[in-house]
Amino acid sequence: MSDGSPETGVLPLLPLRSAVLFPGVSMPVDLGRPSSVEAVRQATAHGKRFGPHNHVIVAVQRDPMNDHPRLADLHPVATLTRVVQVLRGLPGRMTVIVRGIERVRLESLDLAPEASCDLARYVSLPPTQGELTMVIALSGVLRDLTRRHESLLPASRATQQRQETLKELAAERDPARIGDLVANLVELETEQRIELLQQLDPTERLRKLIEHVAARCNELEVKRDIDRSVREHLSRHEHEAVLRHKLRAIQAELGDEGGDTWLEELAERLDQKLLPEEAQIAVDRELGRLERMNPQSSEAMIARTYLEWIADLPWVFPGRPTERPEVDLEAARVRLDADHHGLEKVKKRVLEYLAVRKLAPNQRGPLLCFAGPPGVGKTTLAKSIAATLGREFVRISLGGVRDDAEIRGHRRTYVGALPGRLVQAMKTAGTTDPVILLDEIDKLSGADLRGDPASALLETLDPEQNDAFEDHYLGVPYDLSQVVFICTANELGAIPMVLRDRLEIINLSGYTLAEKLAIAREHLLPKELHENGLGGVASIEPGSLREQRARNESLLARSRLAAESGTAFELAEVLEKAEAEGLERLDSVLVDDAVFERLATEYTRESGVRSLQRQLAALLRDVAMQRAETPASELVTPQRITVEDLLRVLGPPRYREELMGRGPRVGVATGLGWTATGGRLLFVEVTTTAGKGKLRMTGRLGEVMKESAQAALSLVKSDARRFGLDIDDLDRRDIHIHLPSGAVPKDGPSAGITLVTALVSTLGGYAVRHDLAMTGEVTLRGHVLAVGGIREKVLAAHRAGIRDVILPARNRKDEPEIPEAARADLRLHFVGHIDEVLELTLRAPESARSTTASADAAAHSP
Ligand SMILES: Nc1ncnc2c1ncn2[C@@H]1O[C@H](COP(=O)(O)OP(=O)(O)OP(=O)(O)O)[C@@H](O)[C@H]1O
Repeated sequence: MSDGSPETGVLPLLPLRSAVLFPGVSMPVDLGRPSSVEAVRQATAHGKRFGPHNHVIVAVQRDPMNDHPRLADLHPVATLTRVVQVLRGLPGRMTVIVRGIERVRLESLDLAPEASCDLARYVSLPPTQGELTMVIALSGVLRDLTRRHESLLPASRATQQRQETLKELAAERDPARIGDLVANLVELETEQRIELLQQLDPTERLRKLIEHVAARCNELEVKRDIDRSVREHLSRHEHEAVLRHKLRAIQAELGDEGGDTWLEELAERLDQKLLPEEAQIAVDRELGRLERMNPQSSEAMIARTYLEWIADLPWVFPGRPTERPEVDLEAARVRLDADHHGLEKVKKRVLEYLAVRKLAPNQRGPLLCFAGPPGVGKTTLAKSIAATLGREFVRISLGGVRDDAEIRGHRRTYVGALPGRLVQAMKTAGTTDPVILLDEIDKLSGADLRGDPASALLETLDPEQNDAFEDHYLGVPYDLSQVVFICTANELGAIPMVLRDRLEIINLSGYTLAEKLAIAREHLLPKELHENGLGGVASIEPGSLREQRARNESLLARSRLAAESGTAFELAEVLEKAEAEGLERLDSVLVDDAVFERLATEYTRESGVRSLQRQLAALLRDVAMQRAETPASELVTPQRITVEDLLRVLGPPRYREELMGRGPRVGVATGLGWTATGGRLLFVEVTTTAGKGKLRMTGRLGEVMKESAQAALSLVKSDARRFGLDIDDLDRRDIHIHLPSGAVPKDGPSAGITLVTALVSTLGGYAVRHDLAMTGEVTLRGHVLAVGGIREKVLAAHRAGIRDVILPARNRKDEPEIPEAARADLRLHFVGHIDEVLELTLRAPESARSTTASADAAAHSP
């Protein structure tokens, strides 16, 4: 809400007869009305839905007996709510666990299209600023009162869940939120709760609540005194009998008739599972407890959720062999080739991996880790492996996981606790031996107060330990030993060392322009055509006729179907005519080659093809829109996408002129940097002003880069005479080094030779060639040392239209890694000393002055 205006939205409505849900509070709700069950279905269904996934509006009815409340029958302030969990219920009924997020105001109700529930239009309520000091003071009073209230409660009421809520209360920082937590904790009349929910002013809310809680405390004190004297008169036996009687009466009062049916169903489902011994013991214990509990209590809800998890999970039964189809290496090869263009080395390595699994299926193979920038095909490779092994595929994203509870789950002390991501993934897979992709293990945060997720993961991956993986929620060992784990990472350096030692790294670096064009045409285009309902045939290079015919046939069949429903009659006709004439090129959408090229060079800058795919999708959505809006009789097919469409649909190019300036310039040198998303040009600018020889550096430079700038300056000063510089002059000038794109952090030693070049250029007035780029660390004696990321850096230079690239001689071993296409267009210079660098890059002062000097003219040594 950047402009301060309130947010509005539309979500399925869940009216409650008398329960009140406060923000920040979780609560089980039993749903009986078909419209309520439908509202939850709409909110949790995949595919078409209203508003954010799993969200509903929970409102309180004015009259609990009203079965079909309209807007006027609901209290106006409602709760924006997330459905945390849906539990099985009797047919037509449903139990859900919901968690309140914030207060909203109801605006109107509408019947949902094609669904028998109401949609509520709501506006968010801007937080009302009660007077802050007052709110803080009141919330302090309320905290103390709540503690007193707890101490007055009989011990039997101090459940584990209450303890959890109290802990939450103690940790709550927002004083305005404290009221809502307490309102849920203390026994209040429904009217009082409604009044508290409707009250928007936090000061007023706290005042009211303090009154209620104080009154409750007085009542409890009186009651405690009476209870004490009564209990003294009852013998222990009598007391228990009374309690049991009370319990039965309460259960009869609360328990609905079908209450036992779900329990029987659950017990039946669990009975049919072959569970390992420890799990079986836990199940028997929880079932026994559940039978004795009031089914409406939150304890029962926790036990029931737990048993549902056990029933839903796939379990390895010790000693029972699992049958698996044999790995077909030829099929694997075909599949890998069909799914991935190029990547020959990687595919070969994957096939070797599969061959090992085929020869020794029960041997724990190496742990593969695909490393490389985003969008280079890591995920798709893992999917192909799962497919060839005939296993389910599940992906777990580890980005930003900081808490080891996310890996191992939460202890099941409170309603809404869940197992960790691994166990969740096993439920999704539904089999004991899926391929699990641990995505972005480099984004896993290290140890902190809440435990170390990396070591939890390590245990998961360790074949010695993972047959008895400990999830806090399950509380019994879980066998992960049949799972095939594959990892991905963007940056290897960021993987915790203990983890890295266990991985077999396969590098996937970026693609060349030619590779990108081939991937775009052969893989991304058909995929996106299909995604956007435009059939599956695109312009195809001659040569793959058999494939093309097969694809044509499927398109023909599909368009005939479409023609029958009268939507794309024209399309079908065109295609049929073309087929009759034996034409080979039958395309529903044609994309010009130039379009792909512009997309790859001017609209995206990346090592992989992720953005390229996104931009292509945008173009095709535009075509799909046009097609939907044009009557079938006027539709001209095949439709063509040209470069003109690029500007119209995607706007002006985002990355055009990458080179800095058009001719040689003084004080600017072009370096090559490496980032997780691929290589980059990295410009180093140096200027001087009158001063005392001070050095200033800007452009978000990291420590290592700052040090290497200082070293570069020392080198320049100590060799000043050899570089033709005036030593005395150096001490009368302040030097400013700047690396543009100030928002991007830069670090590492590999800009050493670029820094020296820019310094010598500025101080000596030499111009630097603008169509030459370089990378290399430099020592104080001027020796050029090897650096990393050669392939990506050279590819970046190639993309930007650079002609000459300077690389450290010690990196000559990396030359074979550089794609042929780039090597053909570029002149690579391998150098061992800074003098060679300056000879290649700098031009003498007199030619620098002539601004028309051709960039291609031979370089002069200073
Ligand atoms: N060599 C290739 N051949 C065909 N398609 C490819 C190739 N490389 C990538 N793609 C396609 O590019 C898209 C992005 O690939 P994918 O999701 O596998 O990337 P990723 O490396 O896993 O990225 P991230 O790290 O962001 O998850 C997919 O649609 C994929 O099919």
